[in-house]
Amino acid sequence: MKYLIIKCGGSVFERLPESFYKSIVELNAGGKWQPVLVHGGGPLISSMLKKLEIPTEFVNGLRVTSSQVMEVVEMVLSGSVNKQAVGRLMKAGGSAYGVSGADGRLLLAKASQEAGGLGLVGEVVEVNTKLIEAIVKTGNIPVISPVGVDENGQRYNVNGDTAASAIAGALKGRLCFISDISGIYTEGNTGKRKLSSLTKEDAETLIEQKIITGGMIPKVKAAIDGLMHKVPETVILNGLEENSLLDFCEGKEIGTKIILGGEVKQHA
Ligand SMILES: Nc1ncnc2c1ncn2[C@@H]1O[C@H](COP(=O)(O)OP(=O)(O)O)[C@@H](O)[C@H]1O
Ligand SMILES: CC(=O)N[C@@H](CCC(=O)OP(=O)(O)O)C(=O)O
Repeated sequence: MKYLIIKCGGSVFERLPESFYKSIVELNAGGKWQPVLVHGGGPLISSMLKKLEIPTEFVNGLRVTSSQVMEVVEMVLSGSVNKQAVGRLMKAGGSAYGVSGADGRLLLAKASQEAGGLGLVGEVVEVNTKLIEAIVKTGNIPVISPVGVDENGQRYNVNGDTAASAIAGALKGRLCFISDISGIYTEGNTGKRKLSSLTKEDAETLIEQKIITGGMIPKVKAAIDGLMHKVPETVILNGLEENSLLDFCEGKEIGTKIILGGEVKQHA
């Protein structure tokens, strides 16, 4: 049984077809894969902040998080989105257990070291894999919201891609980023071109050239970080493409695979 960490982006969450959730349920029933769902919800957080007239700002794809913003982040991610995802898996015939990363220290976190002062943005220090394994033992698909917590109970806003990568590393599982785009695109002489794979060096260059921008920056950084911490395989897939997840699990070439370049060694 191999762990498959499926990160559903907020960009696509509300538009994912029922067949997508059925794929997850099918994989779970098949016995070869153990899916673990991690979700984002960035656009839903932004629209709730707008309704509440709280301004919001991103730096390199990460939301600057004051304590007022954090309250809304937690409400949207651990309340609304998490329970919607559980409901959709149930509707697809599965059984799911939704949990916030703050519950049971699932995602032990600390303030992010990213420069620029992002407030309560967190990075994951440790993943409570025992808790995930316990949920799996009950026959449920774990559904995790990317909220972290420190030893004092302070909650942090962890980017969904970062959280998924840390969870995949801890479980040594494969990682699929489900987004609204079929992979990473570059701008060339012949127009837009989709990359079938991307190395760490390519990623650094494309970020510098501003070809990889916005929410794709934390996704690519998280993918590389995961590969350096025991994640065997990472891919970006379009959740709106029929059977994209099943095709990946069957070993078909799909989406953009993130790989480490030749000279970069995986950590022991
Ligand atoms: N080079 C690139 N190739 C593909 N998408 C990119 C690129 N640079 C930026 N993006 C943007 O990244 C978006 C996906 O990131 P994001 O909206 O944060 O997704 P999610 O909510 O799924 O995590 C795409 O919809 C696209 O607009
Ligand atoms: C620190 C940070 O940026 N956190 C994200 C958490 C949600 C998320 O990651 O959502 P997507 O997967 O839809 O981008 C945010 O506040 O939007």
